[in-house]
Amino acid sequence: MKEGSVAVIGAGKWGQALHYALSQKQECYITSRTKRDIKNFTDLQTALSCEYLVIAIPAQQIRTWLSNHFEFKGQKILVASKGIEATTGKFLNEIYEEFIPTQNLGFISGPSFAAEVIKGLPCAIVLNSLNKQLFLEFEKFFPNFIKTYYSDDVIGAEICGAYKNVLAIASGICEGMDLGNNARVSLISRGLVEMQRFGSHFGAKMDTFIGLSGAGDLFLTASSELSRNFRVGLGLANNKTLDEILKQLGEVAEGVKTSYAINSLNKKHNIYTPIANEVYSILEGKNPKDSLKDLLKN
Ligand SMILES: NC(=O)c1ccc[n+]([C@@H]2O[C@H](COP(=O)([O-])OP(=O)(O)OC[C@H]3O[C@@H](n4cnc5c(N)ncnc54)[C@H](O)[C@@H]3O)[C@@H](O)[C@H]2O)c1
Ligand SMILES: O=P(O)(O)OC[C@H](O)CO
Repeated sequence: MKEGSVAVIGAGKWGQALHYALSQKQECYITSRTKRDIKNFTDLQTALSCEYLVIAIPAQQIRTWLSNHFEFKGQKILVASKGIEATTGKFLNEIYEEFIPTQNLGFISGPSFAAEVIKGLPCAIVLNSLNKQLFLEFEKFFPNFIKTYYSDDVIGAEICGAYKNVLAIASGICEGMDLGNNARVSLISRGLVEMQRFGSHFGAKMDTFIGLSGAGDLFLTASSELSRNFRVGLGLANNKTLDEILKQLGEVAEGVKTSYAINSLNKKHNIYTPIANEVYSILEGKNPKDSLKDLLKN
C-alpha cells in the first residue's frame, strides 16, 4: 500500500467534485468503470492500493461493487454516497461494515452540491466516524474552501443523507404543483420532524437533525433545482413518467430507491412517516393531488 496516498472511486458528479477538492493540497487519484479525461485518472487496482479511499458510487451499487472489486488490505475509507439499500433496507454503514472494520470507516454528510464544490465555492460538511483518529487523518486532505466538522453519529448522518432525498422529491412535487411558499416550507419543516422521528427509532442523535447533516442538507436539497431529487419531484408533478424523468436526468436520484427502502422499514418498525409514504405512493402511480388531500387531512 502506498502510504499517505488518496484516491476517489467513482467519477460521477460527486466523485469528480471531491477529486477536485482533494487535489488542492495533495495528489489525488480517481478511477471509474469507464476511462475519463481527468488529471490523475488511474486504473482500479492502482486506486485500491492507496491508503485513503473516498468512495462515490450510487448506494444501490455498493454491495455488488464491494463483493466484486474490493479486498480489504487496511485501507481507510470515506463513504460519499447517500441512500438506503432498497433490497435489504440496510443503511450504508451497515453494508460497509460487512466488508470493512468500523474503525476504518467514515461517512461524509451535509449540504454539498457537487456543482458548487467543483467551482471551489465555500461549504461546510461533516465527517462522521466512530474513530476520531480517522476524521483527523481525512480532515487534513480537505481544501481551505471546505470546513469540516466531526461527529460520531454515523447512523444519524446516514439517515439524514438518505431521508432528505425523499423529502426533496416531495418538495419538488410541491413546487411543480405551484402550491406556494407556505406549503413548501410547511412540508420541509414537517419533513424534518418526520426524519427525526424515523432516525430516533434507529438510535440517531437529536442534535444531528438540527445541524448540517439534517436541517442543513434538507434545506439545501429541498429548495433548489440543482438537486436531482427535487427535479424528480418537479417531473412527477408535471405528469411525466418516472422512466422519462430518470432518462432525462441521466444521473442518480437516490431518493427514488430510498423511498422504497423507507417504505419497507417504516412498515416493519411501525414508524409514522406520512410524507415519505406519499412520495412512495406517487412513485407507485398515485395522483399527487390525492396525496395533497391526504396530507392536509386533520
Ligand atoms: N452530486 C452531488 O451533488 C452529491 C453530493 C453529495 C452526495 N452525493 C451522493 O454521491 C453518490 C454519487 O452521486 P453522483 O452525483 O456522483 O452521481 P452520478 O450519477 O453523477 O455518478 C454516479 C457514478 O457512479 C458510477 N457507477 C454507477 N454504477 C456503478 C457500479 N456498479 N460500479 C462502479 N461505479 C458505478 C457511475 O459510472 C458514475 O460515475 C450518490 O449517492 C449521491 O447521493 C452526490
Ligand atoms: O442532487 P441531489 O438531490 O442528489 O443532492 C445532492 C447532495 O446530496 C446535496 O447535499
